[in-house]
Amino acid sequence: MKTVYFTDCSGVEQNALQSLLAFEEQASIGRIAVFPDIHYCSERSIPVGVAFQTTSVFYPLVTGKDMGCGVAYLRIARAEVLRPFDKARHYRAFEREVHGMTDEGLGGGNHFLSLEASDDYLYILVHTGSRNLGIYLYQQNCRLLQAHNPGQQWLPIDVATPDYLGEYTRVLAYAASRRQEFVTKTYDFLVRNQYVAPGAPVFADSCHNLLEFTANGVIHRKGSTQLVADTEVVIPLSMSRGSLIVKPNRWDPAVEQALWSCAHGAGRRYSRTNTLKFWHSLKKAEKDAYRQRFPELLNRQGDFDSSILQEFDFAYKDTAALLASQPYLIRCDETQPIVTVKFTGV
Ligand SMILES: Nc1nc2c(ncn2[C@@H]2O[C@H](COP(=O)(O)O)[C@@H](O)[C@H]2O)c(=O)[nH]1
Ligand SMILES: [Mn+2]
Repeated sequence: MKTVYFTDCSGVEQNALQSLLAFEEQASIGRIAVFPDIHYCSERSIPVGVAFQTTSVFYPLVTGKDMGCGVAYLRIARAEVLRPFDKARHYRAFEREVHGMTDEGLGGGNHFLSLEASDDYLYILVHTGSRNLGIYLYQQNCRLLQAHNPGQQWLPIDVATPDYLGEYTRVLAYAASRRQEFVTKTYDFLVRNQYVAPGAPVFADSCHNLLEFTANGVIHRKGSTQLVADTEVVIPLSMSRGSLIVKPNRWDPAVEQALWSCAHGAGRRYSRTNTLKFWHSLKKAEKDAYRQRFPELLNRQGDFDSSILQEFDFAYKDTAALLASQPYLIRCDETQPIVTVKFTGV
């Protein structure tokens, strides 16, 4: 069986299955792994929430422009936390600080930086990618396709020369270094404002948009998180639901079938437009519950901007089955959101 589903196949949208089918028919594509956050992307492109393997060719454009996108955490022991984050007093200063932390910002859409907490830890989480460097490499890839295989989406593997692989690695490293910069500067903010005592926080990073060039071929991950033995990764769920922290069970044979990958999030349930329609269909009391929970995100009119509405939990799929459908994952921790910064879209 070429495609392995780590999700209930009957729940996958028809248009996502349709685009998947077109890729399944390509002889150059080997194993395909489908994760619970699978959702339609565009007609000519493989859905988000998928990993696949090739040997003699590679698909340089499948991950879109944000190659290297991923999620990092900085984990702080509860004992080092001095007091709860004071949203009423510090949200604006925190938001301003996050916006100025790096040259290129978090990026739009559902990129975010958040403080989230579990029973034992406070986490600084960041979801961001390679920004302009990713766009530059995407354009280079378009030129390579034009030169070597016009009208097609794949390139022969020998186009991935050492120079090409060097450039690719540079883009991934840039995205990872940006995540590290965000969490380190956020930690400095928390120490400076006496939220946490200086200590020894633990850093972990993961990537969910990348081509991994290996001796046995290329693993393409489009919105599916790369797993590394004994290393924790974040599966962010939503701004109102928090995140799961998991790691692979390296002894479970399913981890190979999953191409050492897993879901990179809950996955969108509604398009951005349909999310707004859903919001407008809610009762006043239901809307007020969100207003009370996220007062810092209200605009001057006392409402949420549409970009914020598109990020509430109803926009995303249910996550109850996430671990059951990916049994090779070990649940390490689960967090609740404290505060989230989004939309720096520089
Ligand atoms: N903890 C949070 N999780 C979030 C937030 N916004 C989105 N999400 C989840 O992240 C994935 C990432 O998706 P990508 O396709 O843009 O890479 C998404 O599926 C959601 O489940 C948030 O603010 N906090
Ligand atoms: Mn991403």
